[in-house]
Amino acid sequence: MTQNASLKIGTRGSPLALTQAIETRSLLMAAHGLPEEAFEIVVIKTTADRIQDRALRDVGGKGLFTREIEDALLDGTIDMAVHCVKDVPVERPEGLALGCHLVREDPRDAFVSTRWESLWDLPEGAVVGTSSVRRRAQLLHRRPDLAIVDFRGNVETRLKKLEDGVAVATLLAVAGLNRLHMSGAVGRPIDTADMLPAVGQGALMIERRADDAHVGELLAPLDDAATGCRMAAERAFLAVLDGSCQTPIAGLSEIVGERIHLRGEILRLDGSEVISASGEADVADAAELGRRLARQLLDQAPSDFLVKTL
Ligand SMILES: NCc1[nH]cc(CCC(=O)O)c1CC(=O)O
Repeated sequence: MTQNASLKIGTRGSPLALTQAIETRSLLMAAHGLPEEAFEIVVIKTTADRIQDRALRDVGGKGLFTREIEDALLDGTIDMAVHCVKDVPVERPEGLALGCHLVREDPRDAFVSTRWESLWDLPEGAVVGTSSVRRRAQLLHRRPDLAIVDFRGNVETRLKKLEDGVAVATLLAVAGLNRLHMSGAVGRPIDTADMLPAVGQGALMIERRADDAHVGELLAPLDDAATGCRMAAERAFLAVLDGSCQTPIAGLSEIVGERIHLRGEILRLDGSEVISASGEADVADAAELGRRLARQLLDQAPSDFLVKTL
């Protein structure tokens, strides 16, 4: 790679993904005093983008949002990739590195409804749209009367479905709404004590070829150590629980001084039962904290609790 050739930033093509790639490019330009032309944003279609007519959990497998992008990294079509941490499986392909974490956005979920103020306002039996098994289980745990319908597609598509009356409410990540400058209009953030978000929610990771030292150096100033530490805890937690899309898992860490705090929970798909735990450790032991908390949850869970496949 010569210094003059533009570096290719790979991303999915949804408005949210594009916003994230543009933000990454701006950070790189500012950090190195480079012009926009130094970078090219390359849109890559993933399995998740191709399949719009079925729930992704019916398609199965991991990396539905990332696999094609990682292939493009490995074959040199792109030089770096911007991912929502939430979409990146914990098992990593050979030859790629995920060392760069941008400063985390708001990790909370937002309650989104054109009509109702909160989950507790919804009338008996109200229809709520979500395709996330975690959100489904958390909603049903609090409101077993709700009817949950599948809600695929990007943020705009889901908001359109609300307008069309397919459901009266949905849950979306505050981070995504913020990045699209839509949070003020539609979302009401839910306190994490009321609804624990997905592991990694609101955080972006930049991936590169492990042996590409030039890109590694360019990305170094963008890396936020606190976010990296939180991801180490949350993703170690997820790795032990072997979180697949079928298993409702939530987890969130916070750094307080030199300590990292982690809360986690696993739920039955129908929301009938939730097992939760929390713990803390020195920031240096973030990953060990994640593993310890996950083992604690597994020890408390009956053998039929974790759903591995459909
Ligand atoms: N695949 C869905 C997805 N992946 C990441 C985000 C939100 C942004 C983030 O967590 O950084 C979303 C949308 C949502 O949950 O509302």
